[in-house]
Amino acid sequence: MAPKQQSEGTISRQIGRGVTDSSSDMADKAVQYLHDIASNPKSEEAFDFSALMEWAGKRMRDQQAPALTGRHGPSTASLADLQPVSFKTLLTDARGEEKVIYLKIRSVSIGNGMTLAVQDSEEKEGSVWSLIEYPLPGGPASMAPGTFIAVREPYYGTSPNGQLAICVHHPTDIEHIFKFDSKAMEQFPSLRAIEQITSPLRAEDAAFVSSSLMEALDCYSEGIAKVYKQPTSKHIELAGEFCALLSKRAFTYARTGLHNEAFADATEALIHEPKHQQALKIGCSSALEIGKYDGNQRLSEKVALRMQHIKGQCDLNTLAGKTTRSNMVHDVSHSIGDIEIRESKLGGRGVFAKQRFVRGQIVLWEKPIAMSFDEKVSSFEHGLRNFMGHDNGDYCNRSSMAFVQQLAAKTAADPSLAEKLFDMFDGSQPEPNVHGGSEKQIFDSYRAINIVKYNYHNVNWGNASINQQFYDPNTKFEIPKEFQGSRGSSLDHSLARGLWYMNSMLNHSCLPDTSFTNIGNLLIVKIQGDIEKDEELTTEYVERGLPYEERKKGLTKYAFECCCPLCEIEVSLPPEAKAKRQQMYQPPEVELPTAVQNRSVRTVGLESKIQDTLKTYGAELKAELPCVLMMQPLFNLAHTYLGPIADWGKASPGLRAKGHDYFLWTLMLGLRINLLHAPSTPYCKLAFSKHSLTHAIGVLALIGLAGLAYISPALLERKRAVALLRCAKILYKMHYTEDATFDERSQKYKCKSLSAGIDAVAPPEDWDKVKGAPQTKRGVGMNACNSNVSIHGMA
Ligand SMILES: C[S@@+](CC[C@H](N)C(=O)[O-])C[C@H]1O[C@@H](n2cnc3c(N)ncnc32)[C@H](O)[C@@H]1O
Repeated sequence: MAPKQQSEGTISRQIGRGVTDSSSDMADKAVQYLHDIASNPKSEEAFDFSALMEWAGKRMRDQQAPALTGRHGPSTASLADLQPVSFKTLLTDARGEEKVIYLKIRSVSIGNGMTLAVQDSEEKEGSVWSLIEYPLPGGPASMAPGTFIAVREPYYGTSPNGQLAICVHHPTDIEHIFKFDSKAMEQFPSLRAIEQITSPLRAEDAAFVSSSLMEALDCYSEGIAKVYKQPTSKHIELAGEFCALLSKRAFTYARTGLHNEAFADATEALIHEPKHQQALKIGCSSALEIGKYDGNQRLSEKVALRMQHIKGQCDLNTLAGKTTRSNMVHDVSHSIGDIEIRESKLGGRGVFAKQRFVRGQIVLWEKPIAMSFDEKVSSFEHGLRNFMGHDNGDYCNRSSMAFVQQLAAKTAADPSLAEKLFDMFDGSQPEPNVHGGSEKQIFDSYRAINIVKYNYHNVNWGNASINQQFYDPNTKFEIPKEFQGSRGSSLDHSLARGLWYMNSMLNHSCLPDTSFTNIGNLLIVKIQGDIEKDEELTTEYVERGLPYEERKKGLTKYAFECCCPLCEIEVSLPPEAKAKRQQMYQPPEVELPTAVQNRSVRTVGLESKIQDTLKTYGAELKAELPCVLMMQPLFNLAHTYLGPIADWGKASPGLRAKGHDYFLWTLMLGLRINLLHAPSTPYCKLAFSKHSLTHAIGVLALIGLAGLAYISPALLERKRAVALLRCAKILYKMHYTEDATFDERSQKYKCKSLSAGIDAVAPPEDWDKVKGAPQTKRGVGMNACNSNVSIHGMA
């Protein structure tokens, strides 16, 4: 059995024993009252209920409430180890440690969590409030009237509406009771009766599983007939069982292609239990099959309502109309590169490279554990605030609650997700996985809230619009329509967030060596600077490019102080260097240094063109170091004009002029950056450090110059191309400490092949040959420009 989790905070447990304020008459009266109503419901009339509530409210405010006021962990005990209690006993022992209460559900209401009207084994009425709407797989439908549940180690306290109820904070504290639970049968003899009626049904489930569909149909029909034969007084008790049988038979019919029969069974089940999820699903699918969907208004409305409840607004008719085989989505599986989780010097665990990686390589391609979009879906804010004891941090808001709600539902359905979820950092580092190795995965809502706080990742919609082909069919509804293809959408993207397991292991650095993007619900992590084997991969928890103070502020919620090289240098910078750094953080409103401008032949309109380029490449560029990233868009623009031309020498003057412009701008930006980072400042050293982009610029600039020279009609200029390329190589070697040819390197890095690129085209002897011969057959063309992309992986 898993180690029992320690309860946090003060737990003043008992309504009876816990009343420490003996001077309070009301407390004694209240205890008496609670005992009285437990044994005699009529005594309610004789009691001043409002005075009790007032007293209870005051006690709660004074933090001395007789109910639980602190946090408590989820129960880790198995049902077999717990002692059954009734409401009556529970009233004198509010926590019910090592106890279990067996209950029968009378009705369910959703909103502000889920409230169940219940009856205990002594037929005493009471209620259960659950923070999470979906404590059991199958959602509220699995909580249908007539269902038996057990609440492990129940905590009897004040629910958010102020009433006394069993408060279930952790969804795994509620358990479904099946008819073969002997202890439950002792509590509820009627369970034994159900067991007797439905005993042959286990055979039919086995038959269904083994695909003996006809046999399964017979068994289900036999069970249904038995229920019909029961006296009406038993019907409520059997309702849950009956609906299950009907929907199982409906499913079996659907599997055998008998959609009319499936539809009839599903509809009957829905009459008894309008929210029965399985019946809704089968009813809807069989209705679609037999073309009854539009005709059956009632069913379609129900399905639409249910879908809305689960997923938010959606138009089923349109959806159904649009569905064809050709637009079915394809599943995309995870892909995790050669990386591993290990202890990190930065803090706790981190992700490490098991091999050498280079810029641009994708190391992680991961599906989320859950995503959350909508601020409005949850009516749980109140419940959460109550749950958190009004101590709501910035993460205690509607979307966090919706997130936790989702996590509870998803992990209930898939225990392997629960394992991953609770392996994530929950703020109590270096605490190991508390529930690791437990037979049953426990859902600790308090931990889940913290896990969301420390690990959620905003979705970066900017880079990739959602392509229907790419997202996971199991989670496709997680992406609402508004977010699909959302570039330029007016919606607040920060509402979209997700939890990705492997990604959550990445520690922060202000000089991160990875970057991320999203395609659909996939999170894609790319290498941003060359990484050696055993080096740690880092990401940014706060927007990069922010000044030191702002980064520091942003990191406070993660409860650590960053000591990355950038932070270390920045705290000790002299004022002039700080000013320069400040200048770097400015958005790139291009104001070229005069020296550069004077040398420029064509600077007219440069600013506006660069601004246009910025717009084209999105706001994300602005968050980067200014200008550095402008290199790539400009090179891309140059490619647009020059790329398709096999032989630059033959290019039209107009095209050459365009290419010329873009190369020139690229060079000027490179120069501007060099001017900006005067080599004497410590920051400059940093900028030229391994993970900086700046060092690439020199190489790019030289290649650009070579390209310019090569397309020049002047022979003298063309001759310079070889020398410039050699310089580019030398610079390249200096920065990458490698002597590989561009071609080898590009192949090693799995970049675009450069076989027709620089080395192939421009070994010195070849260049000698082309001297004075602009119409060479082996045009450098696009490859020469493109090489800058491949060589440095600046994808
Ligand atoms: C998303 S988790 C990262 C994985 C975590 N290290 C683990 O063991 O699960 C975030 C937490 O890791 C720690 N952390 C991340 N980056 C750090 C850094 N640069 N320095 C110190 N601690 C860091 C902080 O405790 C932070 O709240």
